[in-house]
Amino acid sequence: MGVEGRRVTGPIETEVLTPDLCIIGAGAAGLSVAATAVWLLGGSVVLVNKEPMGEVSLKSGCVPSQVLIAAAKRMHEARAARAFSSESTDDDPAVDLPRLRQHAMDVLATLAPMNATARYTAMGVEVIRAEARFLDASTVLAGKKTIKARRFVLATGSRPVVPDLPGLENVACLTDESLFDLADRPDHLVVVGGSASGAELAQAYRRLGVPVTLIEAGARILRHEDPEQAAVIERALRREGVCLKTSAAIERIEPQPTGGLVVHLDGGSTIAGSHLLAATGRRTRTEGLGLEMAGIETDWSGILVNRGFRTTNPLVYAIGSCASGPVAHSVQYEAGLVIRNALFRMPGWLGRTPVPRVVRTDPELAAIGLTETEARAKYRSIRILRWPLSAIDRAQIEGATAGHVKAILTRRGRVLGCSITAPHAGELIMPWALAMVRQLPVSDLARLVYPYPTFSEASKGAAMEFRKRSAPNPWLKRLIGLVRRWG
Ligand SMILES: Cc1cc2nc3c(=O)[nH]c(=O)nc-3n(C[C@H](O)[C@H](O)[C@H](O)COP(=O)(O)OP(=O)(O)OC[C@H]3O[C@@H](n4cnc5c(N)ncnc54)[C@H](O)[C@@H]3O)c2cc1C
Ligand SMILES: NC(=O)c1ccc[n+]([C@@H]2O[C@H](COP(=O)([O-])OP(=O)(O)OC[C@H]3O[C@@H](n4cnc5c(N)ncnc54)[C@H](O)[C@@H]3O)[C@@H](O)[C@H]2O)c1
Repeated sequence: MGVEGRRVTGPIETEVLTPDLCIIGAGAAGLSVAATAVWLLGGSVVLVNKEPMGEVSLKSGCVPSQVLIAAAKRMHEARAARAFSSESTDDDPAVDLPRLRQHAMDVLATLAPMNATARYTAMGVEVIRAEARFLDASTVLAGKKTIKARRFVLATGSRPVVPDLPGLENVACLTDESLFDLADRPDHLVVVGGSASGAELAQAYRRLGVPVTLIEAGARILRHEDPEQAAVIERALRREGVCLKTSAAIERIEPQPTGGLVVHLDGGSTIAGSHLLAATGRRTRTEGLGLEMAGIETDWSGILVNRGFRTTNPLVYAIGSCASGPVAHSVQYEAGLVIRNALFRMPGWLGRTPVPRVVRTDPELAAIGLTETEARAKYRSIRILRWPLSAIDRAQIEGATAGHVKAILTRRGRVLGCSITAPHAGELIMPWALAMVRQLPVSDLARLVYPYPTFSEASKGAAMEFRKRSAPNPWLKRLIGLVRRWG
């Protein structure tokens, strides 16, 4: 049934809609919920978004940074190709930032129709462009419409946090949302924060020809990832010329009269830069939503939800980067779980199906399931299998030998987790994901025939290690002895 069929007139000038589901926010998460819900319900879905959908909403997601990373990779490869050029030139290919910005806009324009109002309206979703605000526990006001839905889903996203550092208010601070605001190439970019965003963007800008210093407060970059794999990325960044400062506490930031800034670290050292980029995390966008009117509680990490994404108001769910808790790394998967819980009362929660995550550096770092530390905390005894890319012909052919596969298994060979540093690690992780979901023994991965020469052979190498390091099978030994006797 469509929303139209349930429409009644409200007391004043507002029209009252009574859909099954009202989604607030049309970013990646909200759109995934809307598309799945309308397909299941055949209508009765309202989507409220305060900005125009399509290009505008795409700008706040990961697409712009991925475009920058992809372009930077091309420039890096162009530089590397000079090794085979007959002309000797020291000229560094210079990035033209306005042209790169135009390219990003073109990519967003190509993707926009998939996210546009017209597409969702055609699917049967009632799209309202307005800022949504709760009036009470079961009523939302969106422009001139009052929405009394059976269930609500909040998907209002997050925005970058600019850290509270003395002196920062006196300098211009870039974030992942203002990446393309620069007209000229920075003389020296200082990136603050060495998690996924910081590592990806530091490498990308370096590849665009910008001197880069990356400052991380923690002892290492990519603190959420396996330390061995994070070290591979750290070495790659250093090799490409990113100046890495870990365990670095910023004391203050001082603007320079000629433009630019100086970062003063505890201990007295300084870093002079022309621009500063904050990659220090994101915070939920909840202002103006009237959450207090609906009894929806939040903390520093976002809108509080239980394992099934339900907020402290039983009629309201929250998904995507506005919700508290671990980042799911797949809003499509989260969307399916929210719909199960919200509309069908079928329990579903994160953690049942392992979700891969990927840091888009080069090499990429992909991981799924438990890390070694998590596995050791949970199991008495585990097995660790590793296989280096340097042992793979494809890696030698491509000159991309930094990285390895690291798999974590139970003693009996069940896969608990895997991390890979390699080109396209995000694709290479998938056999391990399948093994985890289907509870396949690692010997099944070892038995597969992998095309030669490919990076995927590193997974076979790691999987084969399980057998190699096990005590030899006594039956096999007897069989070999028998065959020997036959000559
Ligand atoms: C630099 C960067 C790189 C990333 N790279 C990756 C990656 O490689 N892989 C990956 O899986 N994830 C990546 N992520 C994470 C991913 O982008 C987010 O998980 C995802 O965009 C979250 O989507 P969302 O729908 O929750 O929020 P958003 O995309 O921010 O959408 C929120 C929407 O809600 C609307 N809204 C807000 N308030 C209201 C209101 N009151 N009323 C109505 N509408 C409202 C906004 O207008 C907006 O359209 C990256 C994130 C960043 C920042
Ligand atoms: N490839 C991906 O999937 C991808 C890429 C980018 C971002 N994201 C997502 O976007 C969100 C934000 O990512 P993020 O990397 O910006 O944040 P984050 O919260 O993951 O990490 C912030 C980092 O900044 C450091 N930091 C904070 N304040 C600092 C200071 N004053 N000085 C030095 N270091 C400081 C922290 O120690 C931490 O390492 C995350 O949810 C992330 O998963 C995902």
